[in-house]
Amino acid sequence: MSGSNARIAPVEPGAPTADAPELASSARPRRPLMTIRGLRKSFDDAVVYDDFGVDLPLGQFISIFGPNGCGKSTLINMISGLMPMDAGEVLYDGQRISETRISYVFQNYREALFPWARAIDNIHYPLKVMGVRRAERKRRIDKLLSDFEVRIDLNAYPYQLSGGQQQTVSILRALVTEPEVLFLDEPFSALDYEMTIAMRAQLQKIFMKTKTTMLLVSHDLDEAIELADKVVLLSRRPTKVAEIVEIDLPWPRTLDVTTGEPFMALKRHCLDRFWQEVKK
Ligand SMILES: Nc1ncnc2c1ncn2[C@@H]1O[C@H](COP(=O)(O)OP(=O)(O)OP(=O)(O)O)[C@@H](O)[C@H]1O
Repeated sequence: MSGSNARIAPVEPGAPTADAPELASSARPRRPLMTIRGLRKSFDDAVVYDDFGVDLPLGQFISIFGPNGCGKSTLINMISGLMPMDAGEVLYDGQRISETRISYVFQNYREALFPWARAIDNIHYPLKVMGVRRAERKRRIDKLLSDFEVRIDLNAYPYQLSGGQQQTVSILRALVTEPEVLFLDEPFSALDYEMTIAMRAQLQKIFMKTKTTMLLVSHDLDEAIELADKVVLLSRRPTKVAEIVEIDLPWPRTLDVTTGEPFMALKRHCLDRFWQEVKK
């Protein structure tokens, strides 16, 4: 690997990542981890995961990238609790998913938003379900909107907004509960290029401000690298972690960063590894 900014940590299934060995011996504060152990999942005869395991640090932006159909969406659906696993355990800093505040942003924002509710009411919805009073809801939402300088007519209905605006509303709705972990399954893949670039910048801003743990599934390697502290490269099925690639690039990921030599070296490395997996 030629990129000076890349630290590559191969990971055996179930083994600790590069972050974990430091924990036992180091005097530095313990870094909380998301721990996945013994995960199994099959659909009919197709074994997608068989004793899959990995530790990932919380508070980081993690991208998941791998061959088509290797189980990227299945993975985040299982670890977010949307889909049952056949076996295995997922802990967030020792807590089960039911004890962890999570949110999910879906690829298909058109189906994710309530079409009969104005954008602002879509954002209020999760807080309403949580029983938060109106004044407190308004306070939290006003803060969210000012933090992220949202310039959308929130009195509009979803169909009156552009795709990017609708996905922004979905992300705001996901953030309003102040999740500890935010799952994003190809959130920008239905948007045009210009909107995608703008939304990546917005998501970066949100991450830098909140440091919410983000787990992003992306088909776009540039996007996976641009947004991440770590890219988890998955193998073909039965799926294992092929490698965890440290994206040790400065934030924010400006045009200079995303067109610079260290970025290109990381991309070359990830692509090499990806093709090795695809050809297996
Ligand atoms: N509900 C389901 N029922 C049956 N098979 C499923 C189901 N969900 C996923 N699969 C299968 O499991 C495998 C992994 O699917 P998944 O969508 O997680 O992969 P992916 O890596 O996200 O795919 P892609 O790269 O195409 O987005 C695929 O072969 C898929 O057909």
